[in-house]
Formats: sequence, C-alpha cells, structure tokens
Amino acid sequence: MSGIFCSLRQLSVTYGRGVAAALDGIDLDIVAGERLAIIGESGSGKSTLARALAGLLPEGARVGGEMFWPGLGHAPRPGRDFGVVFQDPGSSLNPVLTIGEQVAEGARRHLGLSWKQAYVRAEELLGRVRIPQPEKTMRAFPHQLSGGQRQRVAIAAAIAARPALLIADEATSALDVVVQAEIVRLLDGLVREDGMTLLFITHDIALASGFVDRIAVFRNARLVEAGPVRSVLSAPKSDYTAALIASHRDLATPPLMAEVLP
Ligand SMILES: Nc1ncnc2c1ncn2[C@@H]1O[C@H](COP(=O)(O)OP(=O)(O)OP(=O)(O)O)[C@@H](O)[C@H]1O
Ligand code: NI
Repeated sequence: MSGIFCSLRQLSVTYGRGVAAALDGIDLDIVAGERLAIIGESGSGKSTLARALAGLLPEGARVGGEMFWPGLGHAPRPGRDFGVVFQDPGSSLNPVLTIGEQVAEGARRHLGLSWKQAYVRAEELLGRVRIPQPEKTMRAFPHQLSGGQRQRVAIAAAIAARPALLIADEATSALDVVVQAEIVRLLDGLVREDGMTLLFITHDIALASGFVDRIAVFRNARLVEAGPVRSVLSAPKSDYTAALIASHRDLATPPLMAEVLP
C-alpha cells in the first residue's frame, strides 16, 4: 500500500484573466492509502487543489501542468472516484430531500444499484458513520439533525460510491472541539477500514498532526514543503513552517501569522 495514488507535476490553476494563479507549479505525489494533510492560511490554494483533484473547478479556470493517476489505473471519473466533504454540510445536503434519499443517491447512480438496494446500503452507511437510529434517520430531513450529525451524513454520502480518494475540505472547522475530534476519529477509521486515501484540508496544524501520515504546507499558491508529520514537525525545512509550528494553532487568523513572520 505504498504505491503512488496521484502525481501532480507543475500543476497550476488560474481562475480568470489578469488574476494571480491560485496554484502555481505544484509538484506533489499522493501515496495510495495515506492520510495527507493540506495546511495553509486562507487563500493559499487548498480548496483549489481539492477542486482540481476532484474535477470540480469552475468553468473558465485554466489548468496547467499534469495530473497522473497510477493508483486509479484509469482516467478519473468525477463523482465516482472521489468523495468530497466540505465545511458546511448545509451546502452539500439538500434541505428538501430525506437523509435516506441523499445517501442512497450516490450508491444508486455510481454503483448501479436499484433504489431498494441503495436504501439498504444507505442505512448501513448511516450505521458506519455512527448515526444513532439509522432506520429512523433515513426518513429525517437535514434540519432535524445537529451540525455534527449532518457532517456524519455528508461523510456517509461522500463514501456511498466507494471512492478511492476522500477529500475533507475544512470538514471539521465549523464544529466545536469535541465534535471535531469525533469526526476526525470517524474519518480516520473509515479510510483505514476501506483503504481509502485521505486528503485532510485544514487551517489547524495541531489537529492534523494528531492523526495524518504526512503534511503538505501551502502558502500563496505554492507548496512550501511536504513530508512525514514527524520530520515536518521536528525539522521544518522552511521558516514559514517553523513559525506555524511555533504559533501551533489555527491559521484562520492571518494577523497571528503577521506577528510571527515579518
Ligand atoms: N471560484 C473562484 N473564482 C475566482 N477566484 C477564486 C475562486 N475560488 C478561489 N479563488 C481565489 O483563489 C485563491 C485560492 O483560493 P482557495 O479557495 O483555494 O484558498 P484556500 O486555501 O482554500 O482558502 P480558505 O482557507 O479561505 O478556504 C484565492 O485568492 C481566492 O480568492
Ligand atoms: Ni478553502
């Protein structure tokens, strides 16, 4: 389980004419089955990387460089090979569809299941993400659940089609610390059990270092450094990363960084 899942070579993304690149010349290998954290302050290009990988860039975005997918063995099928969980499950869950319908939909469409089979799978998935009373929750609507439970449902929907890569983009940032830890534990368990590769995007280097295998640090559209958690934490290659570790918290507040780095 140490083959290369995906190789990025000089990957660049620009959203429009006359604007700075959102990603600039990224060389990065993602190892099959690893849990890789993408760390960086607001605007550094983390979500752009997620969208580029998952085939979710908006129309008009210009992509340069190359992406190879040796771990897939075929051209990526957006929606099928990738599961994505965002910060706000409200935006990924449809308020007028039941939880059961939304989780079943991915399994039905991508795995070719009947609705009946997909509902059985959806209920299993709700159990896997530890939603209490899955059978009852199948018939509930998103607004009837807590934020943490909605995020569990979003995770169930994201893995319904058995993706090879799960991307969690600030998936825990809107949750309180206790629920955050529960969701991290859940994601960690799911990717281990299913052999998925996990891209864990976060502002919070402390949260990520607690469970991932490797860390990639982004700043201003560039990859600053990438390596195993232990080596990045004990011997960061850049002053920027060293400052991050010293400040040891959350990059959501840029002023903090301004204090540490002139
Ligand atoms: N749809 C878009 N159209 C135009 N510019 C965009 C778009 N999405 C992002 N950008 C710009 O691209 C750059 C990188 O944004 P991106 O969302 O990837 O950063 P991020 O690291 O995910 O930030 P955050 O932590 O705030 O989510 C920013 O300058 C942002 O303003
Ligand atoms: Ni983002």
